[in-house]
Amino acid sequence: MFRRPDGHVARMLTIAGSDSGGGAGIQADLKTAHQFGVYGMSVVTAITAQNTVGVQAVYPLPAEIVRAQFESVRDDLGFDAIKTGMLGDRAAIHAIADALAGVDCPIVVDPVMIAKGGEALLQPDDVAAVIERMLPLADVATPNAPEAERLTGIPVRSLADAARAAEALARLGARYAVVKGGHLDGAGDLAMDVVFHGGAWTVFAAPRVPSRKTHGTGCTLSSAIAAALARGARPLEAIAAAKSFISRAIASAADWDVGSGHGPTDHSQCPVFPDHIEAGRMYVFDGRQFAEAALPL
Ligand SMILES: Nc1ncnc2c1ncn2[C@@H]1O[C@H](COP(=O)(O)OP(=O)(O)OP(=O)(O)O)[C@@H](O)[C@H]1O
Ligand SMILES: Cc1ncc(CO)c(N)n1
Repeated sequence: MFRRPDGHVARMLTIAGSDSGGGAGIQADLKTAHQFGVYGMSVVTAITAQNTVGVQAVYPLPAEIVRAQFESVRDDLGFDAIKTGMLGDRAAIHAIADALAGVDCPIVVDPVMIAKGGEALLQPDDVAAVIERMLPLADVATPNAPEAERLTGIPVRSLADAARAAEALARLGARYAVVKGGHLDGAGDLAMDVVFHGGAWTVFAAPRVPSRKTHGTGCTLSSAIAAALARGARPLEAIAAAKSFISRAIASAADWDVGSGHGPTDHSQCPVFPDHIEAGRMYVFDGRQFAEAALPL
């Protein structure tokens, strides 16, 4: 396990739903934390009966047990970074936001709304609670294109749209707003994620793998960012390391036979931490290292 400068083991908490299929949610988050050398803990908000074909059932847990899990880990183990994913119902969202208002470590908010197969993981009426309660807490927010569209009202079809939506998310309170490009049509051969912070955009890109094995890519990216932050990485370095991890995880699972639908990614990868990342540039990860390029915006 990775030790922080003061000698203590780096710790990450995920507050998310359980994916029985093991590719997304809590299961993906804990596997990812482990690969970053970070001790992982979990607060389960909802149980899903899910596989690579779809979501068969969703069972949100009562706010009281969500709060109790959080207090158990906070009062004994502590954490160096927190990631939130699927949040359950509105009462749970309020309980989580109240609990997070009192923590002093970085928080990554992945505003999970719909599964790859189109099933709702957040009730549409609860989107307002995510905007009002969760985005202002986010050191890093990581919506995909449809989620960014729903949160900001800006249609997100291109990299330029994603850049505008990221800026709007920063106005809603996210310190670093990452709009993921997995769903962007016409983005060419690269899967590009755009980050807005402090008036500048930074883009992280990697070759787009022609694969359906992308179940849980969003969960994996956000927990990888949180795990890197738990190690003490700075936000842009953490996002870059996460991009290297998810790119390798997707590429390595492309020929897997796990499940017959949108299969999981290969979490047994090692992240690459870049030496130096500057805001306002593009960084392309080729599977081994990052190369710098001009910002395509
Ligand atoms: N085919 C692909 N090849 C390479 N990278 C990809 C591919 N699809 C997605 N990515 C990358 O994976 C990460 C997650 O993006 P994506 O937009 O798929 O998230 P998501 O929709 O929230 O995922 P999920 O809902 O399955 O958890 C981003 O860094 C994105 O660029
Ligand atoms: C539990 C859970 N969280 C998030 C996602 C989004 O990938 C999913 N499919 N399942």
